[in-house]
Amino acid sequence: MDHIRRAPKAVLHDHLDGGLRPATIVELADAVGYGDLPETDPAQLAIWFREAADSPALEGGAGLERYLETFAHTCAVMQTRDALFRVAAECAEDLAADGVVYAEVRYAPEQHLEAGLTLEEVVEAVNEGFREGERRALAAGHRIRVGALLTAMRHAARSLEIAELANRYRDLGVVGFDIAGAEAGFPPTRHLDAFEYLKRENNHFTIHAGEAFGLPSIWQALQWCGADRLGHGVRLIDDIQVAHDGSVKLGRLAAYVRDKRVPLEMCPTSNLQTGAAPSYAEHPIGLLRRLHFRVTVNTDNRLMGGTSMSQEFAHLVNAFGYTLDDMQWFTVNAMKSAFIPFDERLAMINDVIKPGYAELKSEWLFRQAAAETAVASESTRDQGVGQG
Ligand SMILES: O=c1[nH]cnc2c1ncn2[C@@H]1O[C@H](CO)[C@@H](O)[C@H]1O
Ligand SMILES: [Zn+2]
Repeated sequence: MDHIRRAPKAVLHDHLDGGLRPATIVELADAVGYGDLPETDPAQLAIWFREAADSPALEGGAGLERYLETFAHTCAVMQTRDALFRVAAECAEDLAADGVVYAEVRYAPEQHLEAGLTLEEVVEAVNEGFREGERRALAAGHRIRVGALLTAMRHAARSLEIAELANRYRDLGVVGFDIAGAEAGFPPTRHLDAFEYLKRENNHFTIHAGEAFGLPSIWQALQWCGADRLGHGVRLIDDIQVAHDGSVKLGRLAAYVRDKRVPLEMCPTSNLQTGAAPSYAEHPIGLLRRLHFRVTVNTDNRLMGGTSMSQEFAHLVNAFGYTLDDMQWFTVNAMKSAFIPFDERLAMINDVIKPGYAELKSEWLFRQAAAETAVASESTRDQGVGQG
């Protein structure tokens, strides 16, 4: 686990309001007089979130809806400038301590207006919090770069406004746009005006699609809305047939996604919790990685999943026997798919990610060589050779 934590990682899909420290929730609730927390002991609260978000057996997208109910409590304590600043700073610190070097963290500004903040004030508080978190991480010996993605909620009607907000704060800490929330009944085409606006502005966006709902949602996200990346996209396997002899046939949509190198933001633990995948070993990521889709590994919601990037990778290492080379592949995929400029992505890959993995692999090599020498000299001793 230690080498997984030390390996440089990049996360493209992590929700700010799904990653608070439990102790911070308790303190913020106290400070703002929010009395509806289900637990007031941080350790108990952490367990509550994990269990409440765990509804894999519910059918027809209901697992996702139950999962999303837990966000009422985190959003409730994220309504002031200070709270947003603190949560964002701690988010950057926690990701950095876990070995994340690049993160795109998303949240829905429209969910943080209850105490009178404006959309702009929300965005500025979070951006300043990320900058503070980057500084604190650096002081603790970790380097991380964090960009914000502004999310619009699929069931609401503010997506164009939020897209305009993302455009206004472009190059000022916001790197793109997203839509999230319950999938069934809220197709991405409801927000076509927002996506068309962003395209006219040459801006970037990703869409939560193919999580609780099937191929039509992925198809719309790509072919009607023009998404640059897909949030989850696990249902894409419905368009892939694996025969008994192991041969694979891709449908038109799956082939398009692979041919066009559309990045898939996969979040294994979250998918188990909402019922989008049955187990780590059966998670579509195994097949999609084998077929060379542009797959990335992500946390989605660290609080609800009780997870981290290292934890997600540890699950995949257990399930699929992935090595440091696989981890590097996923990480380079993520960095290639990031919404920051090309030259900056390339620099992260060449100057941070590849050297980081090279260092870990060389450590492993020397340890391996030392272990082999030790075994060889032991057996030499046992045979009485070299003692005369
Ligand atoms: O996996 C997910 N699928 C769809 N929506 C989600 C997921 N995780 C979080 N959110 C939604 O995104 C909002 C902004 O961060 C959260 O408040 C939650 O409602
Ligand atoms: Zn998500």
